[in-house]
Amino acid sequence: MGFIYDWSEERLEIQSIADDILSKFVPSHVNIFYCFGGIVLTAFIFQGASGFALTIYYRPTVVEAFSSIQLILYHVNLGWFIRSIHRWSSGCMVLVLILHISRVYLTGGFKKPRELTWISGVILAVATVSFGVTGYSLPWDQIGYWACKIVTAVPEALDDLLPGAGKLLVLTLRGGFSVGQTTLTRLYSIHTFVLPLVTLVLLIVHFSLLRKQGISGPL
Ligand code: HEM
Ligand code: HEM
Repeated sequence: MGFIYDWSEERLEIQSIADDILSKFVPSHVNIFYCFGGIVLTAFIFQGASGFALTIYYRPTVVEAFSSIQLILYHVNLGWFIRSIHRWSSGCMVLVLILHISRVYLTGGFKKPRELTWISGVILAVATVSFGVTGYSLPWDQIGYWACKIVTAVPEALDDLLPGAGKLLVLTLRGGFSVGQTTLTRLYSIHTFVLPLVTLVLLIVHFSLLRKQGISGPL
């Protein structure tokens, strides 16, 4: 055992990492409300794992999306369970995120020097909502289809301010004049590739800042 410890210590200096972690203590003013951030992270990990499992059977085409969901629900082993985890945990993530933002706001956790943590959080909140909006239409059922039609039409209102800009944005979101296969492909690639990547980078920033500055003081 000692040999393995000495061997890895000489190469990786793991002891200094352990010392760093073990030398930090949780201040006494930290209570249960400071757990919300960790719960959001847990929900996100559940989302990543269950979402990855869903990609194995889900088919992002307008013809097959809905029937692939039926397949997941009624034929794939534990498919109903994995899909339910994805659905329920997405709701929990948004709910606890609101609680986390409220805790940070009410305890003044956003004040100097934690402005950058707050800003990275704001972008994380936008990413989380975008996950919800893009995921909602993926089953391509009636509610998902019409939600997509409405949501992608919203930027058209920009035309009143900047003529042409709104239409261009709608075209970019939909990949055409109407909602169709190009739209579903975009939603799928944003939901399963772009947003997970953006969120991971932001989480690294959020947690590095937390690690560097520690938790904010008592009220
Ligand atoms: C995916 C979303 C997010 C995750 C996983 C996350 C995670 C965390 C964790 C684990 C903490 C440590 C303390 C605690 O849990 O209360 C924290 C602190 C913090 N978070 Fe978040 N967070 C997220 C989103 C946000 C959002 C949306 C905001 C603000 C708009 C935000 C602002 C902050 C700030 C300012 C702190 C430092 C608070 C202090 O030192 O008291 N976070 N976050
Ligand atoms: C991180 C990686 C993720 C992957 C790979 C992923 C993958 C998927 C897939 C393949 C679907 C279609 C299957 C279905 O509709 O049941 C889906 C749906 C969905 N996703 Fe995700 N997802 C991820 C993260 C998230 C996150 C973080 C949220 C929310 C905050 C979310 C919210 C949703 C919602 C609301 C649906 C619709 C669920 C339903 O119709 O029952 N996803 N996701």
